[in-house]
Amino acid sequence: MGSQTPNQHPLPTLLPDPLIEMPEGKHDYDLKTFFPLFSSYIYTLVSDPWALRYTTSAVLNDFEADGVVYLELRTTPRAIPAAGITKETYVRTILDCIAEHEASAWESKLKTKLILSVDRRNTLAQAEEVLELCRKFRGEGVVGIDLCGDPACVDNLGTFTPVFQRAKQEGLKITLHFAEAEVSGTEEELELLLSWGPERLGHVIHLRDGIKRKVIEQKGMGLELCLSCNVHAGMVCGGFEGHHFGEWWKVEEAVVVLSTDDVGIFGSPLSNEYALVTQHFGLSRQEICDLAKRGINVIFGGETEKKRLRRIMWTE
Ligand SMILES: CNc1ncnc2c1ncn2[C@@H]1O[C@H](COP(=O)(O)O)[C@@H](O)[C@H]1O
Repeated sequence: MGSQTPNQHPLPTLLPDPLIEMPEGKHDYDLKTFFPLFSSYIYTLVSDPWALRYTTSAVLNDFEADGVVYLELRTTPRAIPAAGITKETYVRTILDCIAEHEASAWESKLKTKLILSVDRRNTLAQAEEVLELCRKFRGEGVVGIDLCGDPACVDNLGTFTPVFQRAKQEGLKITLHFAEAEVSGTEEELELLLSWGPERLGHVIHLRDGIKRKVIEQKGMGLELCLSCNVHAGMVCGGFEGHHFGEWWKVEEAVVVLSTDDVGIFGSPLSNEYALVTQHFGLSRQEICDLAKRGINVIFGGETEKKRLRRIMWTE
């Protein structure tokens, strides 16, 4: 496999067929089965340049086909030594796919930016590597840094403070997976994460009133809400109607951005997330348009991109 070029088809694999391992319609992963699915299966499946290019292009094509005009993809830089992939070539490969997509699809309106993630299991040195990669590829489409990973890993977070502080000082945008599980929703952890100065927060499920107030006080904080993921994975109670989208979407001080989390696993493209809020929270057409347009305020892609989106999305 190490001698493969990016365009060569990979060698046959002994892994079970994805349609058997992750059959269509199976979305009932919970936080215990979800994370091992990546480390034990998906990472083994996407383990060479060909697979990385194939999956990235498929993601871009799927979002484009869904009508998305601006996308921020998030990934954790991953070295795959057996395939000759370093963390740097991993990021470069994804950026190349994005550039090729934008250049080749003549009708394409989709612009894509990249956010690089620190995983909660990372060491300080690994987190610093992520920051270094953000710096290196900043002019080529990397716009921000994220914290992701199993919310049950709660011990290590303070270690990352200097990394996120430096990212902030250098003007990188910050988004954080926030309060995804009861265990990662302690006052102490959430205070720490807010002290890093994120522009956006993902999930925001387990917030007590004090933290909720602090999020509101930030004025203009982006909240990346993911209905299908949270409901299918049992992260919220009460099904779609019980999702905290209902609590947040009218809060003027925050900017709710409907987002997808692992479309391949939870089977819900962005258009379906909009359909779900219409169905379960009764948003009108105007409210849906307003929701989509407000999200422009918190994109990480810069002012020119905001202008382009306002031009595209202000047509009624
Ligand atoms: C419930 N939602 C989520 N919460 C927290 N982390 C998540 C996630 N969904 C995905 N990831 C993080 O992303 C990795 C896979 O993609 P990348 O290798 O980064 O491209 C997962 O292993 C996990 O660390």
